[in-house]
Amino acid sequence: MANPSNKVTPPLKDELDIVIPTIRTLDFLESWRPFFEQYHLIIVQDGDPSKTIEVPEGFNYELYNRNDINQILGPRASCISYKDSACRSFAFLISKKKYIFTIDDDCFVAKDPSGKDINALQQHIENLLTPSTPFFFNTLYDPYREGADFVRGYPFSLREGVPTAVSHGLWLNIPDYDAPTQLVKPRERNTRYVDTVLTIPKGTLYPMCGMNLAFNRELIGPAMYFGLFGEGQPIQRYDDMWAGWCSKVVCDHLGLGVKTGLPYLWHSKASNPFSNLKKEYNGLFWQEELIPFFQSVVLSKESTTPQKCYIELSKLVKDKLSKLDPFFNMLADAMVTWIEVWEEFNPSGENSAANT
Ligand SMILES: O=c1ccn([C@@H]2O[C@H](COP(=O)(O)OP(=O)(O)O[C@H]3O[C@@H](CO)[C@H](O)[C@H]3O)[C@@H](O)[C@H]2O)c(=O)[nH]1
Ligand SMILES: [Mn+2]
Repeated sequence: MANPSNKVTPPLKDELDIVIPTIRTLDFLESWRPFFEQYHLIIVQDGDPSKTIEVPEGFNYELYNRNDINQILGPRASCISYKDSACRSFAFLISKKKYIFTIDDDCFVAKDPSGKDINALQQHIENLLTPSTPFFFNTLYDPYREGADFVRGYPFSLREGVPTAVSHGLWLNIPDYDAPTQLVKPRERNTRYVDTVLTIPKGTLYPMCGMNLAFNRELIGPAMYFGLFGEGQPIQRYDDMWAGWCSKVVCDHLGLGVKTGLPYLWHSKASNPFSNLKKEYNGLFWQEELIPFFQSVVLSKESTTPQKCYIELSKLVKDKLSKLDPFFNMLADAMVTWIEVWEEFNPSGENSAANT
């Protein structure tokens, strides 16, 4: 649809916020200008709030630093991580849009095998606006894609699919490896472009990376809290993993879909594997306990909204994981605080799940 400036109005222009956590610079936005310029950005400036972050000309944005977060949330700002990419949760909270696309500041436009620039945002939107198939695997992959369909033997009763809550994109160049893998394979680069989008089956968890991620706030926003993994915590670089495990359990319970695959972007910077090892260290052990915990979670039928699911999940975290480390007791409390502030900023018209 053309508008007076003859620019084509991009899909979901007024229904989607682009969320960027940054402790560096926003120069990467130049690479995305053709694809992002007509959307609204919410920039969360982490680290020293007295530092000035330059936003390239021509972008429509809100920018929040730690002073803003503290001033807006008051004592409940304690649930927003400091000195960790999890600070992006604040933007998920205060956005007024139905959809979020979040991207890291070291991610650039990648090229597909034909050499064409990949509009990652457009692909995420397509992923979110087409159904998912978590209950029965389609062997020809995404059946809603041009030139594909459900294969013989696929039950017609399941072909309508379910609403898609999360779209998880991938990365060329620097893959999202943990520190041990980075240390063993420092020069490994991902050059493989796999042209597919898959629904992650119900009952299956996955390692959600926050650097190229989109989701429907109305369907799953309350469960996309990146937790408390920043400075002063015994574990870091598990913020997105935690949100991925929590949100997938909630999606499975509510009959919502999660997709992974296209779009790719170009991840330019490998973070320091030695500092990553220090950050991840406890996570490398704890995840062997956390995964069985999330695999065992059964939410009650009374949990009919993502808020209620998340509160129920926080109680299970407190009951079952506090013995692993007191950190999980504090995280469970932060999950409740998160829902309280979520309800305050996004009144659902229902009794707040935190008070039931
Ligand atoms: O203290 C901090 C550190 C970073 N950020 C911003 O968060 C993203 C990711 O930072 P970075 O690119 O250094 O991290 P990676 O090791 O490449 O990726 C990890 O970050 C998460 C994905 O987002 C996940 O834990 C890993 O994939 C950048 O925008 C930094 O500027 C921050 O705000 N505060
Ligand atoms: Mn990075």
